[in-house]
Amino acid sequence: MKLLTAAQTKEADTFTIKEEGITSTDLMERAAKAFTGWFENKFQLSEEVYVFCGPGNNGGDGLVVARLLHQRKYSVKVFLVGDTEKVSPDFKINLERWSDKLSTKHITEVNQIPEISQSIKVIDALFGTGLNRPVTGIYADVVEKLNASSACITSIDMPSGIYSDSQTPPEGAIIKATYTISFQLPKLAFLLPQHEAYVGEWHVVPIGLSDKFISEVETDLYFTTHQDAQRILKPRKKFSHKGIYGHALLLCGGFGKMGAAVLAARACLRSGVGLLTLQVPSAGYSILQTAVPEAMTLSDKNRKHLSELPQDIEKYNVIGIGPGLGTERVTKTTIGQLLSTSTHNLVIDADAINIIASSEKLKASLPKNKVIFTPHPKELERLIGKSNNDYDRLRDMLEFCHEYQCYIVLKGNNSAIGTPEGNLYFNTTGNPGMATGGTGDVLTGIITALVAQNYTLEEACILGVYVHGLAGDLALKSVGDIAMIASDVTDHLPQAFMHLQQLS
Ligand SMILES: NC(=O)C1=CN([C@@H]2O[C@H](COP(=O)(O)OP(=O)(O)OC[C@H]3O[C@@H](n4cnc5c(N)ncnc54)[C@H](O)[C@@H]3O)[C@@H](O)[C@H]2O)[C@@H](O)CC1
Ligand SMILES: Nc1ncnc2c1ncn2[C@@H]1O[C@H](COP(=O)(O)OP(=O)(O)O)[C@@H](O)[C@H]1O
Ligand SMILES: [K+]
Repeated sequence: MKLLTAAQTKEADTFTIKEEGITSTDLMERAAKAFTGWFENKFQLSEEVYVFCGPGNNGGDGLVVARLLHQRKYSVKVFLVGDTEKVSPDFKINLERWSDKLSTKHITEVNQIPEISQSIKVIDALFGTGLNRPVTGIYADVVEKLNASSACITSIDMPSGIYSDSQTPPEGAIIKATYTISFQLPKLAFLLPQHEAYVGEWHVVPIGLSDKFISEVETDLYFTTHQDAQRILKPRKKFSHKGIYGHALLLCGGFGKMGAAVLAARACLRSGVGLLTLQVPSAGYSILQTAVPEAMTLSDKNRKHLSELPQDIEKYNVIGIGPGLGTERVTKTTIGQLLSTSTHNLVIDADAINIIASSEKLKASLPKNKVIFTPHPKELERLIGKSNNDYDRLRDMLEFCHEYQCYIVLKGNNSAIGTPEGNLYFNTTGNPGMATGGTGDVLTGIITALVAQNYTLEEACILGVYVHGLAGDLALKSVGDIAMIASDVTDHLPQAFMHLQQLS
């Protein structure tokens, strides 16, 4: 599914209005109804509601929401913040519709800001996607007072003060919302770790923006829905055999870290690979043979570290490399050999990323359109350097993808996938229970298995990250977030794939 910028959202509004022959106030009414539907489900009629409105259409939404909640018998107070002479036309219309119902209070000075007790349910309708400069002055005073209260704040469309698709300047005040209810589609800003404290728990409510516009508009930003993942997943053929589903090679594990190889191998097998071979340092040979009987195991001549490539390497159709490897010189040399000689698709994780990051020569020998990197933020920083903020980091990541014609899966909540063409796909599954050692190794195994099965590198990243998070979400239901370990994620892969196949 596409993510739209603020400008595209505006175009979508205009297109929808024209296509349906409605007015912009009709669309505002629809948006406010969608918000109110969510609000009514969440908060009881007995709640006291304060709505803070800014001068634009976000404030207009706030006025309509106030009217609808008042009609439903909530106790509602409306506060108009700032200069109400310069308001948007739809705001004006709705102010007239509201004013005969109940009086509104104006806030132009700090002493007019009301006391906000903990029990008040605040609706933040100060600014939405039209914010074009940092929030200062009386608006900032209101934002600060709301943030300092312990009231529950629900933001309409956006937490006021945050830019929807670029870095907010540091001098601007930003609402710290408990909930953010966005219209039609999530905003890029919601998916970035730096905004967690502002966006809170976000939900999207449909407002019937034109499907035609959304399907035709050009974008390089996407988020993965369940249907997107289902569309990618391929059925297994009746007369198929293991040779059809690929032969993967995993180069993982080191002395004291053979578990990483076990985790990657088990996840790879649980993700549909036809055949799996691992090569591990000789100290790990019997561990792998015992822990993962379904996989074939080769023993490296070195007892502790990866030091050589398998002799008949051509027979594999993908190589997953990195988890548990360590960064010994001998391993670095072996990775150098792999990069300069291999014609394989490569899934590169963990220490293999760290090794490549440390050498411009290795970076220069990366084969084009063959590599998926799966770094966590620290590994990404080693690979591409430090970035000032989440927006710059995504830009820098895409520049790297373009320069080296590779894919990068930046792991975290809403893992972000960058492609050589400059597209970004955000994941929508996963939970903080997965913030535990070894879950990344599981992801390496999954993506390696998908590449083995002839999914394109882009498909393998999108589906792999989605199903990994989905397995984590299913694990959450049985073990919770505190006790979750990486094996729980693998143990729920069967259910996750079946869920995508609509078999469970
Ligand atoms: N028909 C439509 O266009 C629809 C718009 N919708 C709502 O409209 C919002 C966007 O509305 P607008 O484009 O009017 O924008 P906003 O309501 O976000 O704010 C823009 C207004 O605030 C002023 N402004 C911007 N930054 C400021 C700052 N830092 N300090 C003081 N004033 C500032 C601008 O000059 C402008 O008057 C969406 O977020 C959504 O809530 C929804 O009603 C759906 C339909
Ligand atoms: N808070 C979170 N929400 C969702 N997913 C998470 C969260 N924390 C971690 N994960 C997922 O767990 C995995 C952790 O990978 P990584 O940091 O490489 O761990 P390790 O190296 O220990 O295996 C990633 O796929 C990441 O997306
Ligand atoms: K808002």
